[in-house]
Amino acid sequence: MIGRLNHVAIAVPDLASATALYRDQLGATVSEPQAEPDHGVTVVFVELPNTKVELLEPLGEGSPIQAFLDRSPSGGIHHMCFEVDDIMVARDKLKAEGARVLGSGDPKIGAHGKPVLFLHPKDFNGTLIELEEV
Ligand SMILES: CC[C@@H](C(=O)O)C(=O)SCCNC(=O)CCNC(=O)[C@H](O)C(C)(C)COP(=O)(O)OP(=O)(O)OC[C@H]1O[C@@H](n2cnc3c(N)ncnc32)[C@H](O)[C@@H]1OP(=O)(O)O
Ligand SMILES: [Co+2]
Repeated sequence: MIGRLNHVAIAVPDLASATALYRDQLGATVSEPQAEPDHGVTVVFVELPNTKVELLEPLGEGSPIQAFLDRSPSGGIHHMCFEVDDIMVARDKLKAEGARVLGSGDPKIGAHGKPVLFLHPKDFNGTLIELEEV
């Protein structure tokens, strides 16, 4: 069911300095910051030949990444995003098998303008999983 690794996300306390690390020290191509108020984050994408790294900074009150950063103030790997062909088919299969789909259970539009949803980390070996329809 899952296809390509779309991105690995890293929660960071300071998006500007994290972006500078990837751009200036690691020599990567980075995007401009993109505010995603519906998701409570601002994102920068680091473009790699085979996938992307998504740098995440909290945006607004009640950001879903705030508790994670409170536990790990210097940041850390937050989620992996896998591509799927049909997110509703994927969601319904996972729910039928007992996986917890986070939020309302309905996909939201993600940073690439495509539907995304999240699966509880406790159901996937302690790893938060994002699915993105491509
Ligand atoms: C920009 C849009 C989009 C894209 O297009 O790419 C994005 O990527 S948006 C990214 C941000 N959005 C989300 O993460 C949405 C889904 N996440 C959530 O709903 C919450 O973050 C969460 C997964 C429910 C956790 O919320 P939190 O407030 O941290 O809950 P708890 O404190 O109760 O934690 C419960 C339990 O789970 C462990 N945990 C929490 N986050 C993670 C994580 N990222 N990876 C692994 N484990 C995680 C946490 O440690 C707790 O464990 P215990 O202490 O053992 O109970
Ligand atoms: Co993501």
